[in-house]
This record gives sequence, C-alpha cells and structure tokens, in this order.
Amino acid sequence: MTVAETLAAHTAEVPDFPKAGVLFKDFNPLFAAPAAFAEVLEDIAGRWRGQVDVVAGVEARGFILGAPLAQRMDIGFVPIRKVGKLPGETVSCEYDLEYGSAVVEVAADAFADAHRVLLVDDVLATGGTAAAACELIERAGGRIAGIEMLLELRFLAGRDKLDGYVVNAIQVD
Ligand SMILES: O=P(O)(O)OC[C@H]1O[C@H](OP(=O)(O)OP(=O)(O)O)[C@H](O)[C@@H]1O
Ligand SMILES: Nc1ncnc2[nH]cnc12
Repeated sequence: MTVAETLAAHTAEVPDFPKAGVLFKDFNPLFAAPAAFAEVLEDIAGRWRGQVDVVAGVEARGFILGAPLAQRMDIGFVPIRKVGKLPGETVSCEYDLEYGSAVVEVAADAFADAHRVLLVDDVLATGGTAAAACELIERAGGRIAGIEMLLELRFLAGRDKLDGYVVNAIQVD
C-alpha cells in the first residue's frame, strides 16, 4: 500500500459538517490506527529529518500530527494556538477558513533559537489557516523550510495563498 492509499483507507468523509455544503475530512480513524499513523508520520519525517530545527502545528489537529512528528525527528514542537490560550507575549493573526474565521497566536520568542520551521496540519482547504500560520512564524523570527499537509482540497486553491513555500500534500478533488 502507498501512503496515499493508507491515508485514504483511514479517512472518513462527513457531508454537511460543520455546515451545509462542506465535505468534512475526518482523520480520527488514522489517529486510532497506530501502524497507519506511524507510516504517515514516518513518510513526512523521512523528507525532513536533519533539515529542520522545529515543527510548528496549528490547534487542534496540527497538534495531533505535529507533536509525535517532532518527537520522531528528535526536535521540538511549537503550538500555534487559537486566541487567548497562550501566556506571555504573543504575536497574532486573524484569518478566514473554509467554514468560518478565527485568530491564531504564537509565543513571540518561539523561534528565537530554531530558525528552520516545518509547519504541519491535516487539511489544506482555502489556505487561510496555513497563510496565517506562516505569517506568525515569520513575525516570530522563524524561517519556513516547508509545509506538510495530509490532504489538499484542490478545488479550494489553498496553494495559491502559499506562493513561494514548499508545500507537500496528497491532492484530492
Ligand atoms: O485551509 P483552511 O480553509 O484555512 O482550513 C484548514 C484548517 O481547518 C481545520 O482546522 P479548524 O480551524 O477547523 O480547527 P480544528 O483543528 O480545531 O478542528 C484544519 O485542521 C486546518 O487547520
Ligand atoms: N473539508 C474539510 N475537512 C476537514 N477539515 C477542514 N478544514 C477546512 N476544510 C476542511
């Protein structure tokens, strides 16, 4: 089985969630299957081991992926959180996503010692979340080496908001 086949076999599709017209990609089956989850994480780790200093992930599903990925690569993990959750000085950014809008924040000194950042999340939809995360990482002093998403919803053209970045994702229509 390829990684794409493993992922497809462990992804549920939920129509009209969280609102009418959205086909929600649910990765809970993947997170519940340790061998398949390890295969997907190792595929990403194998592309970046030794080339990045830190993994950053966006709340919440970026945490589920990013923390074990960082451990596997023997580097640290930085959480990018929804507004109001982080103590201390932060930088923040408001953005729109496929089914709403939100504000994300990161600690202002999060990337002071680690400059090459791998940004990880589950779905690239409109790209609003990823573009906001990139802006935050750079404002906090990080340099984005690459972006890894499990799935890219091609019809929403999120990649267009990430011009100039290396973006790896399995594309679906
Ligand atoms: O490309 P976009 O249109 O910005 O959408 C992608 C984002 O939407 C989902 O997160 P969500 O905000 O639903 O948060 P969650 O992980 O807490 O469920 C997903 O995990 C991505 O972060
Ligand atoms: N269709 C979708 N499925 C899962 N997460 C998403 N985030 C934005 N759009 C999504």
